[in-house]
Amino acid sequence: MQDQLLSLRSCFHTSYQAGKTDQAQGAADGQERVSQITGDPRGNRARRASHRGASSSGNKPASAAQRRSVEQAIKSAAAGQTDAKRRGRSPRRAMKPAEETAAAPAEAPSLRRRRKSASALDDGSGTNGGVPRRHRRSSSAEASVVPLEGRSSGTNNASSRRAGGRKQRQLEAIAAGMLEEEQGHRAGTTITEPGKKVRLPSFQELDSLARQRKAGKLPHMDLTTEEGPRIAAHLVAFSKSAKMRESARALYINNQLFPTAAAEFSKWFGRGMSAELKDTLVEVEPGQAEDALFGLFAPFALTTFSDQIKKYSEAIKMLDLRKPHLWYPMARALQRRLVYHMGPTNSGKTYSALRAMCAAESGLYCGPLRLLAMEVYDELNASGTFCNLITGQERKELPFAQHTACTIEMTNLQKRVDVAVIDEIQQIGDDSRGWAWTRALQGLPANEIHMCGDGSALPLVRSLAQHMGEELEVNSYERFTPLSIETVGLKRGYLDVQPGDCVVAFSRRDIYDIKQLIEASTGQRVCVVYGALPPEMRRTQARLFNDPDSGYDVLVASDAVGMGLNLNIRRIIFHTMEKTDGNYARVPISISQIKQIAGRAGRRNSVYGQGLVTCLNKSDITQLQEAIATPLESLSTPTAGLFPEFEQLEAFAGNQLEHDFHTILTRFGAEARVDGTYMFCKQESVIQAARLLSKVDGLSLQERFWFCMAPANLRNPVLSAALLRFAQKYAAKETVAADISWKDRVPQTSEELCELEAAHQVMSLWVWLSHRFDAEYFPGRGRVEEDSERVVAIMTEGLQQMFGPTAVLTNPKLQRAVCSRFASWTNGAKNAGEMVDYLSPIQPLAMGMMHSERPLLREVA
Ligand SMILES: Nc1ncnc2c1ncn2[C@@H]1O[C@H](COP(=O)(O)OP(=O)(O)OP(=O)(O)O)[C@@H](O)[C@H]1O
Repeated sequence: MQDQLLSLRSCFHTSYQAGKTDQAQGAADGQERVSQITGDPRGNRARRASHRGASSSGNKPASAAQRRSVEQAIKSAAAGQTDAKRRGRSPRRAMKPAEETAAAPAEAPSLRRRRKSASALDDGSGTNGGVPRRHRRSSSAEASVVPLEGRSSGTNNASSRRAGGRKQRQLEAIAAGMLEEEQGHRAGTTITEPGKKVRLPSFQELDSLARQRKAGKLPHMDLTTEEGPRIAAHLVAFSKSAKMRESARALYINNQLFPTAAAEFSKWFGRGMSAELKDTLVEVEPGQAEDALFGLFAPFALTTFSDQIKKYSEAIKMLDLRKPHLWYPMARALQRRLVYHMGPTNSGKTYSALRAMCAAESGLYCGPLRLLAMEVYDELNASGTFCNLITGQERKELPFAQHTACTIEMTNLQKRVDVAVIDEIQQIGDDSRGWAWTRALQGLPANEIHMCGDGSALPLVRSLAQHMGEELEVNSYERFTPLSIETVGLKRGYLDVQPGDCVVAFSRRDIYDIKQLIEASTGQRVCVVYGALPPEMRRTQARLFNDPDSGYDVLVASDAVGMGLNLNIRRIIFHTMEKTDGNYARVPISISQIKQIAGRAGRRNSVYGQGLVTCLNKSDITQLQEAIATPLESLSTPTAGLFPEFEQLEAFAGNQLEHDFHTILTRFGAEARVDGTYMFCKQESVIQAARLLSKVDGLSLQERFWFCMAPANLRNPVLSAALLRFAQKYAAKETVAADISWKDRVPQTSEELCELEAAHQVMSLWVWLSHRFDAEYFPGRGRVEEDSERVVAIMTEGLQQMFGPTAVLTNPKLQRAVCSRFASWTNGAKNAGEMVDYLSPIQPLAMGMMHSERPLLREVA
């Protein structure tokens, strides 16, 4: 038993130590991390793994300190045996096992809270990759499983063998040390009561009694009606103790295993009970014996559940996401120059970074939005620098082009470039997309990396640079034009809107209502920009607004206006200072977002010499003032996002064989180990997609992964139905036709426009998938792209025509209902009755409302 215990402890020590050594070794060995993003062919070897087998779960493993203290407890408990032997303890009375009462209820693994999948700014460029070919679907032998540990501890290279030798020596040293300690007759674990110390017997002593009783060689111990429940209460308290659960995790006994292990421990403990032990436990209160019991529980569990523990400890190694910079040996081999262009919006930082990129022989621009990548692509080509465009949905490659504009998720880490630009670096802290910035910053094989962003990410980037051993140069910028706050708000509400104004609202419905209200009541024409509009349309709308001769003077936009578009805005007007989060709760807009949006006013090269910012409601002005006054430097981005590569998930999935992909993803997220500089990105949209597709059989893990990573807002039933349909067709080895129904006519209402938006998003999803799977299964991309262009054209036309004259609204009650709804948006009107004066110009709006709010109006009327 002692040998068995020792070997398990040694195994625990070794795997824990080796985890640290191997990851560092992985980079030194030059084994490149295979990216699921960049489409490396290795990543495309679809393995149709059958995932059946053992399960494990739990929370993050405990820290090294916890592990050390737990090891100490085990050692102490084991050492206690000799004291007991010397004192000649022996069982005196038989006991009835207390197991019936001691089992703890199984606890569900903790699941991460769901949140909104993609921000309004995320245009869903998503990820890239190669084509998981059908003929590879069954070739599990060539699957590219390159888990971190596997890569670094491979047997076919010298350094790994050296590391193996080192580990062996470590192992022997640890084993020898532990043996020595155990033989050293040291004091056992104690229960401490005020003024009293009690010693428990050793594991071996208890085990020996338990074995003899099990074999019928010794009688069971009788307990009185008082003693039985008292001892059972100790075991119940132990099995329910969060602290014990936490300590058990240090030994790779996870949350799933712990209740079973605790129940078995109770049975074993009951069998091994000595009279002295019984007396001890009866004397102390339940809960006071926890630590001492753990000293017995640990060796019991390590020996009884060795297989599960070993399996889990191996799975844990794949979850080690510490030191991610070592995943990119190609970048680490270069001494890269890092430049941080730091400044507020409209300070010229992107301009400077792009100049450096254009001047270089080869360059890569990595932006947060498709729209931004398109802008750079157009600008560079227009200025004579050939440039490619790579986004989730587009691959436009020009012969001889040495420059590329891409979305950040598409960053190719395999290709050397002279100068790379990473735009909006502060997004590295975004809790769902931040991983893409971390990956680009750490993995880009570029001689120079120019980052643009506000100062909030500077300390974080500085520490990442330190980890990578690279110098960071900081160039600071000031705003070109002043930004002033108009503290009075809009006295007469939207009746006060002037040319050059941009109203920022946070829901599609509000955007269209405000557009109608302004158009109807002021006669000015209004452009709109929001995340769900195709990027081409956002650009067209921005151009119309910027063009003084277009007839469009006002812009109503979502927070999508905060990034990427060059707009000639005179004044930003915040419609509200709150938005709805992913759980439909109203949350205040963040300070950095307020600053980012407000900073859009008064752009250099526009006709306005200064920027103005205000709110519709005067009551919001204080919040605006506070946000603008907050220095960017004080808004620190604390952690950089991380997300596993496909290979890590795949290797982890191999240890989680019983489970669906969404469970694997959830568990990976819950159990991944990251150090304090990083956070594991939330991937609700991916998990949501995995749930949706869980009933679709016949997809390999790689294929399933791609379908789940596809950019689709699954809160929209049209999109989720489309994703499911595409996956089912593909899994059934059928051609995946786009099959998107849409009416080829100019939309007349915002509802019709909304239908076309959804149709366009489905087309976009299909195109995204078609770039990742065999053309054989996704044929006719050209036709879908043509349809998509046609949809954009009629949507654009519809936007221009929409909300023309409509019938007169005659019902006075309805008039008042409409007026009440918009009274707060038209502050000049004191009450709903007065608003009726404005009714004539807002009739079209009222009609729109009649359509969209029929239930409300019916109630009023
Ligand atoms: N040196 C310059 N000469 C001419 N125009 C410039 C110069 N620097 C910047 N600009 C122009 O000023 C505007 C703002 O510059 P830029 O987009 O680089 O600012 P930014 O700080 O990156 O702002 P944002 O964060 O809002 O993107 C752009 O229209 C840009 O073309």
